[in-house]
Amino acid sequence: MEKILEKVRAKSEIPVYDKSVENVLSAILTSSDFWKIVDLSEEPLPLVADIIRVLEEEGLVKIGEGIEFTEKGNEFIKSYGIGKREDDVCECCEGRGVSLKNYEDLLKKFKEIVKNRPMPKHEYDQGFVTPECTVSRIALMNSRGDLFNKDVLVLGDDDLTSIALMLSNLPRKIVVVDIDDRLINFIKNVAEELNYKNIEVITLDLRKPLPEKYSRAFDTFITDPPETVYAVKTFIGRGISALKGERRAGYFGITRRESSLDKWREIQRTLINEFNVVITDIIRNFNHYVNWGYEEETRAWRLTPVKKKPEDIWYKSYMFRIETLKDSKGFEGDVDVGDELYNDAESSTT
Ligand SMILES: NCCCCN(CCCN)CCCN
Repeated sequence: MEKILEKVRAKSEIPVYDKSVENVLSAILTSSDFWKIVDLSEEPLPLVADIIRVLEEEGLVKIGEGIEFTEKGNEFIKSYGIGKREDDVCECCEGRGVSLKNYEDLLKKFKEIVKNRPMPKHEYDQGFVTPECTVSRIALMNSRGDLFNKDVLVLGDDDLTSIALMLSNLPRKIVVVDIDDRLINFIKNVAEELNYKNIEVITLDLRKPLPEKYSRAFDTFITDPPETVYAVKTFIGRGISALKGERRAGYFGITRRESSLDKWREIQRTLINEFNVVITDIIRNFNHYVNWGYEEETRAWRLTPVKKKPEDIWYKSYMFRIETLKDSKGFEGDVDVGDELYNDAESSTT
């Protein structure tokens, strides 16, 4: 194992541990599909690709239609006592822990309205979640008392969460900001069709501070940012600076696909030490992303050992919920970065 770790460290700047290799080996025992292996391993995609390359160099796996163990590989697995990865997720709630029983009608309407939604744009790292997931977000936020008669801010909305919020009729007011005019226009049109009045939809680049009128103006925000340190500041920091005061809530997705646990620790340090908030929930694989179509243009495509597009949903993120307390504060500065907002050593789908 030590030799494998050394060879991986020579290739990758992402921290690699025994457990990283063990996660990948267990995933290969379960599936030969690269995307599924990334999903099950819960290691950053670029690291999984590097580990598989080293396993191939060591003669432990062969790469053809898929990724399979060689005889030598099977011996290695047995000698290290590695078991297959079994991920038994609840069929009813897909692991989210919320029931959609009282949201069936909302879900049906949502699916109908978003039929001709704008398709994901590579330029903005877009990739939307399934309708079941978007509506589950409403059920989750409502269960915490964060929606009824509340002022809700949606920071970036390719998931069209704002449309599900309108259909729920729960918020007092909704403000949606996005950089992509296609989404802004789509959401505006739906608000007109629904004759929904209490919504403001504006085009904004979150690298700039929010307009003054949105400072300390909301009870709840939701966002699903890229996962560079800059993006955490601009999306989540801005969201927190927009909250009215103490005991307000924020929701956002953080992946294992593009963030190592070392980066998770950095993100959590920023939340606790810099923003001074408390993390109340982290729900594993709450967000499931529909394959976004521009795979071949991404670093992930260059890295995958098997040039085959993903069939099933493999990209998921954990849902974080935070609350503000005394002395919580957000981020209101300028972020003058270019594509570092979207790209770092661990990102691969931007
Ligand atoms: N590049 C394709 C996947 C993007 C996912 N990211 C944006 C999702 C917007 N709905 C970030 C996902 C988790 N933060």
